[in-house]
Amino acid sequence: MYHYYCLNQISEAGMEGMTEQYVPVSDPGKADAILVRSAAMHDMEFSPELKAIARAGAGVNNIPLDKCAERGIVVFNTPGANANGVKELVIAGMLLASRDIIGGINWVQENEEDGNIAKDAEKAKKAFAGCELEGKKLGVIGLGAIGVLVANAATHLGMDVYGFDPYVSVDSAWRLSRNIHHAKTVDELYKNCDYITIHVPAMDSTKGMIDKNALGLMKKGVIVLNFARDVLVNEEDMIDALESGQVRHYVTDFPTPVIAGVKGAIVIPHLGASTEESEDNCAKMAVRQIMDYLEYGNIRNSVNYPDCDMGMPGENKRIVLLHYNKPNMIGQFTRILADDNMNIADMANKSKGGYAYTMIDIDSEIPERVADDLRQIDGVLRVRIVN
Ligand SMILES: NC(=O)C1=CN([C@@H]2O[C@H](COP(=O)(O)OP(=O)(O)OC[C@H]3O[C@@H](n4cnc5c(N)ncnc54)[C@H](O)[C@@H]3O)[C@@H](O)[C@H]2O)C=CC1
Ligand SMILES: O=C(O)C(=O)COP(=O)(O)O
Repeated sequence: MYHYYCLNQISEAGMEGMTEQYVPVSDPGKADAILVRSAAMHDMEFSPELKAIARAGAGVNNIPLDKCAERGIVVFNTPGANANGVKELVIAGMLLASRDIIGGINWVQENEEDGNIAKDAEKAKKAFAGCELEGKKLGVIGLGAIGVLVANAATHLGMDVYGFDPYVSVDSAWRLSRNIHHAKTVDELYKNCDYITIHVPAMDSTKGMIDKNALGLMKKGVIVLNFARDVLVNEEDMIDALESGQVRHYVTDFPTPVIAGVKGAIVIPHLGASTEESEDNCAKMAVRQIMDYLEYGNIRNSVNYPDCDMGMPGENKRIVLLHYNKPNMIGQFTRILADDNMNIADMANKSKGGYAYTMIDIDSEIPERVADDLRQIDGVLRVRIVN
């Protein structure tokens, strides 16, 4: 029996994938796994029961990844599962910033009682005229799951697209249309583009990257879109740039008390991933990953531990160890198993930064006392016999 707790509402389509072995609990302190979307977890206490957290979504800046790793809690996310939802809203954001659709719709609402509205609209509409996307230059910062989709879609709208991502993955590079220009520096992108959209994670290295200096390099009247995280943009600098006309519109998916209501800012209440399809995709992936980890110890799409997958253990018994990535760990594990005359049928060891994960299949029962001996090893953070 496994206990889980949902910190945010998670799509039913995902939860349906859980077998009867999974039971919801009302106290997160009793959960083996927590499912979450954007709820902030930094101040949460984690009980020793907690083995995994699944973020049904991409951004994990709401989760204390190192604190979790230290406690042997594996954190998962669902890469790409909501990317199409975000891509479509980014395209909508570019259109909303290019033509005064919002102003026009508001005008119609304000004049709904006007019996002459059809004729008056023809006079009023010049106030809401705009420009087209075709032929304009779009800069995409961050060519991951979302950035690639945005860049490719924009080429189909006739935009001239520049991409910047110094750490682009091989997978993303394969998916990227060959029509996208490779910006070698972010400054090159800032200087050339009419629209700039950011799709990077919120990290120390990216926080505040769109600041006074970056904005100063951009073309006058640029449109900036932020569907990634509020902290990537220095909002005070953005307000100055909107006031001076340096930025024509700032489209953001992240309302804050500072930016909400600012003239020129088009603020959306974090709707990027709020589509039926994205919510279902994320939930299904999160649930699958949690179940595979709890039941078989397999790790796929973790953000604080390495991915490591040995499939099903079959007739064997499996023990998994979360530990520091340092010398002589495997030697110590195998020595303890050998002392107990245990035969290793299969084994995998992977590391990610300072942490590592070892899966060992044994062709006999694994006594709890062996797990206890392994727990005593300096640098071991958690040991689980998974079947
Ligand atoms: N508005 C919404 O509802 C949503 C927002 N997001 C946000 O969007 C972000 C990106 O999502 P995905 O594309 O799915 O993530 P991803 O991990 O697939 O892509 C991120 C890309 O950013 C690149 N990158 C990192 N630092 C960079 C830098 N300094 N300059 C240029 N590129 C850099 C990485 O190499 C990677 O290719 C998430 O971290 C999350 O914060 C994600 C999903 C929904
Ligand atoms: O996946 C992400 O990073 C998102 O920002 C989506 O957040 P949400 O699941 O809609 O709370």
